Amino acid sequence: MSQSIVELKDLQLSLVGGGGRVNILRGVDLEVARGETLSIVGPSGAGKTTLLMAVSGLERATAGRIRVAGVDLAGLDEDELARFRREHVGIVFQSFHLVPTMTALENAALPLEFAGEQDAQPRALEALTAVGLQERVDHFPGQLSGGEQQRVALARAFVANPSLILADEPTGNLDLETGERVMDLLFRLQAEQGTTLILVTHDERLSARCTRRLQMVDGRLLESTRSPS
Ligand SMILES: Nc1ncnc2c1ncn2[C@@H]1O[C@H](COP(=O)(O)OP(=O)(O)OP(=O)(O)O)[C@@H](O)[C@H]1O
Repeated sequence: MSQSIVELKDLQLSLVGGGGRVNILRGVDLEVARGETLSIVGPSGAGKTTLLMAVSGLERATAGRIRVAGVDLAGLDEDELARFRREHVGIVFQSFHLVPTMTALENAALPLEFAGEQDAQPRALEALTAVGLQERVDHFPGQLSGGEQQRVALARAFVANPSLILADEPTGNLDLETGERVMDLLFRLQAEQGTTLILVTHDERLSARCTRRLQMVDGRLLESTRSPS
């Protein structure tokens, strides 16, 4: 088995919008080792979110090679991509993306329910307990604070023990202190499960917690040295 969980070679992604074709990813080369924590920083509009979408199979690359967890994503149809995500990837978004009509427990159980797991609810309870929300399992997202909602999202991302977690500005909607606590949890779960983490962030301190940092500029990845803190 390959040591790299993510292998991108000259990955390109363009989208056609009202203003014509936009080349968003312009030849991305990347190898991420299993268990590594990688941060991607860079200016707004550089293509960071789009890169995460491509790695999760939510956006299709236009050209280039994309292998994640040993799976060649270009060869998969939509159903196969959905199965790939269920089996290998957990995603944490800036705006939480919880289902508002479902309780915390139901939200956290979703990946397991989709996978047809019999023990979805007890495992979701375990995941919510790991993020300190065992008292809030029957609450709906609207009854939870932003930090609590993001902790439910963390429970959901980790519940199926994915090999890869993709986090897109996970503290972007949280105050500093709440964001710190959410990130402590994210890194604790990552370390406990040995999960690979790719983190897109504007926050230098978060980026500094990762073992490697890359910069995305104009649709390409560059090695990046840490700015002095
Ligand atoms: N569906 C789309 N159609 C056309 N252009 C798009 C689409 N989605 C994204 N873009 C453009 O692609 C570029 C990269 O967007 P992306 O969200 O990946 O950047 P980003 O680096 O994550 O930015 P930010 O830090 O602001 O979140 C932007 O110029 C954006 O406007």
